[in-house]
Amino acid sequence: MNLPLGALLPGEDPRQSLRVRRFLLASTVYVLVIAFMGLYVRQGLLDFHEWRLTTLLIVLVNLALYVLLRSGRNERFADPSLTGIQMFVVCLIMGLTMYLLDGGRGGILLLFLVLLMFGVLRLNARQFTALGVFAVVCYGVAVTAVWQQRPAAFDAQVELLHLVALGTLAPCGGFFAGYVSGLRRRLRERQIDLQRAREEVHDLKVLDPLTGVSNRSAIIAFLGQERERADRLDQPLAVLLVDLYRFKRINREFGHRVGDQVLYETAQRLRGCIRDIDGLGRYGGEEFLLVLPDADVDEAGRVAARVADRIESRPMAGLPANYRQRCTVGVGLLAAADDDIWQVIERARSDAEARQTDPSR
Ligand SMILES: Nc1nc2c(ncn2[C@@H]2O[C@H](COP(=O)(O)OP(=O)(O)OP(=O)(O)O)[C@@H](O)[C@H]2O)c(=O)[nH]1
Repeated sequence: MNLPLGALLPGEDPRQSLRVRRFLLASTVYVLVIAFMGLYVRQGLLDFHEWRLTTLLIVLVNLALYVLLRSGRNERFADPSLTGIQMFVVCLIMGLTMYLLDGGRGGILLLFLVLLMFGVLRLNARQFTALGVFAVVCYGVAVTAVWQQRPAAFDAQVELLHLVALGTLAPCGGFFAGYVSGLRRRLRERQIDLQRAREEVHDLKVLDPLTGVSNRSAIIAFLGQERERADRLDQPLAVLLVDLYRFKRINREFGHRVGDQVLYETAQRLRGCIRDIDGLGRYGGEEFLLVLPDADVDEAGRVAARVADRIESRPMAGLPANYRQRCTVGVGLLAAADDDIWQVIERARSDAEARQTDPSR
């Protein structure tokens, strides 16, 4: 049966998929270890039953780890990649194998070193150094046991050299682990910077930098979407055009900085007048556009009154306490016969102009 690799990997979460991929790669090295140990059996350096037992142990441990990773239970661990546990298991299996072999340990030790190097991908320098020391201890305990129980299978000179070689793993691997974890950290920082930059670019594209509300093109796009929705659902849609009265005078008398402050505060007050589903954007210099989905003439009138009240009732920051910024709010309702969104905006503008000349409207 041909099992595609995709079936072994969790498809939904890319991080989880990467962990399982790494685990499967390490499992392939274990397969090589088992095959290589088969050669030791042929050479008479390992008992067949012991080979079978070690193979069973490797298969069971790897199966358990795979189930943990594939089921997502690994997420409950402090390190969901389970690298520490896997490296611990490698050391124990290495110790057992070294104990069972009657000679030629250096050959298979190389494959175990390959397995331990997987730790470089996840562990930091300190953790990898501890792993290296643990590997040396496991090897030392195994060969000491051989020396005690089967002295004929023990060559002190060779084992000492193996131990020294294995001992270099801690500092060398620790150095690489430190380097790789530094690279990982820098990569993570870059990703965060990139994400921030993307958000900033998005904001620059859709937000008005002075007031923080949607810019002209974004509010027009929103109106377009809402008009389509209103047509589809046969719902009303209202547009309010808010024009700050005699704004030129504010700039002239109090300066542009105060003018900017007034625009900013106006936007914040308008924000407080609308629902989450409504849209608010700066349409022009001192003009704001409010898009009110599912709002009929009565609802639009209520919002318009609220807007005028919020803007006019309290003094604006930067302006004298007795100065009241006035505004006109024009209401436009989407009509079934409208060819495009500009018609409803024009309706709101005409209403605003009519109110400016006749405030009683
Ligand atoms: N401080 C500041 N002023 C702005 C900004 N954008 C536009 N303006 C000013 O807003 C003023 C708008 O002038 P008009 O369109 O004549 O509007 P108005 O003075 O309010 O006149 P009416 O609408 O007829 O009452 C101009 O003086 C612009 O320079 C801005 O970002 N900051």
